[in-house]
Amino acid sequence: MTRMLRQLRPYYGAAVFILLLTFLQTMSELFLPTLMADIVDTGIAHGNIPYIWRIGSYMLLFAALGMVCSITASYFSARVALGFGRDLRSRVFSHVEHFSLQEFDRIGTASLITRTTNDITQLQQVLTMLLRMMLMAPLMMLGGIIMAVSKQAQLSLIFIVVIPVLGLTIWLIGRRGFPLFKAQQKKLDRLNMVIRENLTGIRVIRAFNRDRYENVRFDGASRDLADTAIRVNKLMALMMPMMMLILDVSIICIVGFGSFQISYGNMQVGDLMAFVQYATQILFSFLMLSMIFIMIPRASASAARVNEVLDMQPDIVDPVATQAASGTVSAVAADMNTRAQPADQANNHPARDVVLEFDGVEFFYPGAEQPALKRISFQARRGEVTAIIGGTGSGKSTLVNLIPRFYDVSAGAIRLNGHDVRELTQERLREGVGYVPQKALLFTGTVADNIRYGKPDATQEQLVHAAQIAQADEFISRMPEGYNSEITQGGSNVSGGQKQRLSIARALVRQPELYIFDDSFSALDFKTDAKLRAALKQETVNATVLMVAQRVSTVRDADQIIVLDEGEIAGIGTHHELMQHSEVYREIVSSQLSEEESA
Ligand SMILES: Nc1ncnc2c1ncn2[C@@H]1O[C@H](COP(=O)(O)OP(=O)(O)OP(=O)(O)O)[C@@H](O)[C@H]1O
Repeated sequence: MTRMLRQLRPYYGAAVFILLLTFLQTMSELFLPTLMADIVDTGIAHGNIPYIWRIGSYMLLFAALGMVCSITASYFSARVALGFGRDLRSRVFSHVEHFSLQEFDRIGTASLITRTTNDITQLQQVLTMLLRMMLMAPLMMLGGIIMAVSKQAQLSLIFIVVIPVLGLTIWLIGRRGFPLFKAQQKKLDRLNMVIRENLTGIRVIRAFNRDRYENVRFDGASRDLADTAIRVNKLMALMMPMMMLILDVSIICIVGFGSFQISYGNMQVGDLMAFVQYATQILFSFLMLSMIFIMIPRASASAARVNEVLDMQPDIVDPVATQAASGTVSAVAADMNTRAQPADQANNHPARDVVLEFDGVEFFYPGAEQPALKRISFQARRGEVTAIIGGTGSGKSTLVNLIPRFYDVSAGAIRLNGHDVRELTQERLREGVGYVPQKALLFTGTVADNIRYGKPDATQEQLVHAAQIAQADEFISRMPEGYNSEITQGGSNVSGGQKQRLSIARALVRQPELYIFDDSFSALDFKTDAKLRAALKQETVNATVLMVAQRVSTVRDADQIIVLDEGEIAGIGTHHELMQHSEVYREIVSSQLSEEESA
């Protein structure tokens, strides 16, 4: 919580101003009962009408001052709290943007959303309260006690009994409430997760007739949250009547003992009235203080959740020193040439640039006992297509995800133009890569916006060119507004194959030097797949292409094919080489092609 308050630095000036206004408001409120006592004891008791008018107008003046201060302070505290919330939210968001996929796996997307929205809103609300009450409560309490003692010291002894009773009640309520606040936030996380899964998986839910099951699941999560929230609110609702009861009993005692004091001539009626008001102010300020002590643990629970996100250091970071290879794929290409020569010769390949090199790569997912990849070594050259084929779960996507550093290797190294990818800054590394994910993902916006995502300054010609190669231009032109047609959330108004082609166009428009297609042709029919690969060949003569595929027809023309089996390379070579030497490849081929085709 203290760390959170440090975020308030830009608002220190406004906070001091709020505290000043609160001070003035408190002072004017503390002064009012004394003025009222004067009116009663001096003005009314002696029938001094001008005195009543004079003191009455002072009262009006102080009341007006208090009100203006209160309104202004509320306005500024709302501004400060909202500004604080906005700053914190953008800090969390930009921090999360640097997370690698491992951190997302660890916290979970639903929880990240609750922490960025609801938890920060909680902190915002508490801050508004704190700014208003932090000074007012102790000041009002102290001032109220001083004024009450000055009116009648003996009668003030009543507070020695009342305040501990009040304190104990609030402590008991707070002690029960705190674990509930924490649980409430967790249950909100869960509800968010269920909603997310339901909304994104609506088609599967419908297809499998699981609506009722999902309704029950949602209802369970919602009820669970509601039950906890009701328990929290019941506790909080108990607080007010308890406070009022204690306050009323105290007033009865004050009036009772006070009337004795009046009858003995130790006190005047006006003073007793003022005393009652001071007692109310003292007890209410105590209530305010206790609210602060209850709200702070609640906010602390939220602050801890937000801090957990902010403290989480991404596993994948940029190199610290400027030793970081400064170039993109192309900029470091010259350097690579000399390094690559021996390897080229060793492999008897024509001396083409080795752009990408896997060198004894091993990779474990966090917490996994078995490596998802082991002993992976190969080279991919400029102007060549390297295809990766293998059964499901053989590690194809894992392999390509290591190149843009979505995850870092556990052992070995991946080199891009001779530089270990961990030596490049992530931005530079990814600048030179055109990545097409396995699951095509589009954003809300127009078709053009989506393609331009790959290169924000792309011209219309470049967009159309990319779309033509991706075999997307034809269907885009048939859309009512062509390139300006809107794509709905998640790309639900285009087909799976169209989505894939648009995400291919998005990668093509960047004209990167290394293309990664992660099973990106799977939703295309054979004809479109073939047309796309033919067009791609022309486009990528100077680029390096890494293509994950399930279909042999997609990979058979590749310059080299890597066969993956249970995370290991089971064969590497051209289609013909593999047909002769790789049993695993032959099995894949025979399961897909007729003998004639496979020859
Ligand atoms: N985020 C993850 N956390 C833990 N294990 C994972 C994760 N992603 C994949 N795996 C595991 O790693 C192995 C390789 O998965 P990967 O997705 O790379 O396979 P693939 O060859 O691309 O499969 P497919 O063709 O079905 O897409 C699998 O056993 C999978 O269970």
